[in-house]
Amino acid sequence: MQEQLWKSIVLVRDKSPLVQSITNYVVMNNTANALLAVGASPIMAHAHEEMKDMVSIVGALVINIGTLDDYWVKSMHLAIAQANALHVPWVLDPVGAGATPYRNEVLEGLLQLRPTIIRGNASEILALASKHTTPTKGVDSTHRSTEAVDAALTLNQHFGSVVCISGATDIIVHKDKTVKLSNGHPMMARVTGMGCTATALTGAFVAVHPEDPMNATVAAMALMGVAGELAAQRSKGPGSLQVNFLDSLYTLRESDFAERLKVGA
Ligand SMILES: Nc1ncnc2c1ncn2[C@@H]1O[C@H](COP(=O)(O)OP(=O)(O)O)[C@@H](O)[C@H]1O
Ligand SMILES: Cc1ncsc1CCOP(=O)(O)O
Ligand SMILES: [Mg+2]
Repeated sequence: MQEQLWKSIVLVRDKSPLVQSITNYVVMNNTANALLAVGASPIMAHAHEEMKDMVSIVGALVINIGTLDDYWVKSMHLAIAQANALHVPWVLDPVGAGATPYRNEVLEGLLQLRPTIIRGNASEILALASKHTTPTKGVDSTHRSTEAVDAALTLNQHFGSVVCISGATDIIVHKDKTVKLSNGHPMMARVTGMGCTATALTGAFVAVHPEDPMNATVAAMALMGVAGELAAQRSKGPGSLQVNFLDSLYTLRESDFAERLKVGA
């Protein structure tokens, strides 16, 4: 599996897919830089007038509800309609699912459009699958990823989406397949936008593997984890981790990836 995952990393570097994000103000810069560091090409856009044309030229669409408002929700619906019409894969990051009724209502509408992939932390996945009866704190998780596996399976069954629960162990589920990745570092949760970055990178990987969103998600999360732990080794705290993480994404070599990857079923 490790060789197959490395091939996906090389494919993103070689093909440089264009990835559109409708994402939050907090992470726009971080996620654009992470996409560039892995070799992909980011574009952040949400004007209603260009949604149809923009989605027509991208390899994948990332929908992140972090700093929602009604104008952007309409942008999301316009973009997803075109993505679904053209079979462009799209990835949902349900940031803060469960935190407010508005967020929950918007997410209900987005789920009906059947995301190709959903990537959230454990609390967000639990909230989504329980129709938001699981209380959440905000954008950070108060649950472990292992607690959200049944929730992920429910979402997969209802909407057909590959579901990734991130955390100390990243768990990716699709139909009867489950993959667990135990890379990364706890300090990653102390940098804002690391989850959003995972989602954005998943967009880049599914753009080069539209036929295999499960493999795309595993490859993106494996890269996040290995680059994150390499960067944490060189960092005194979250400030330097943010910068070192971009460098690790850019410089990662096959030998480091192979040595460190911790993958299981
Ligand atoms: N305790 C941890 N140990 C190792 N990696 C972690 C840990 N917490 C988060 N990560 C990693 O940080 C990234 C963001 O995950 P997470 O913090 O769950 O997302 P979010 O920012 O959306 O809450 C993922 O790549 C995940 O694997
Ligand atoms: C803090 C915050 N508030 C709204 S969006 C956002 C960023 C969340 O990013 P992540 O879930 O990747 O930590
Ligand atoms: Mg998040």
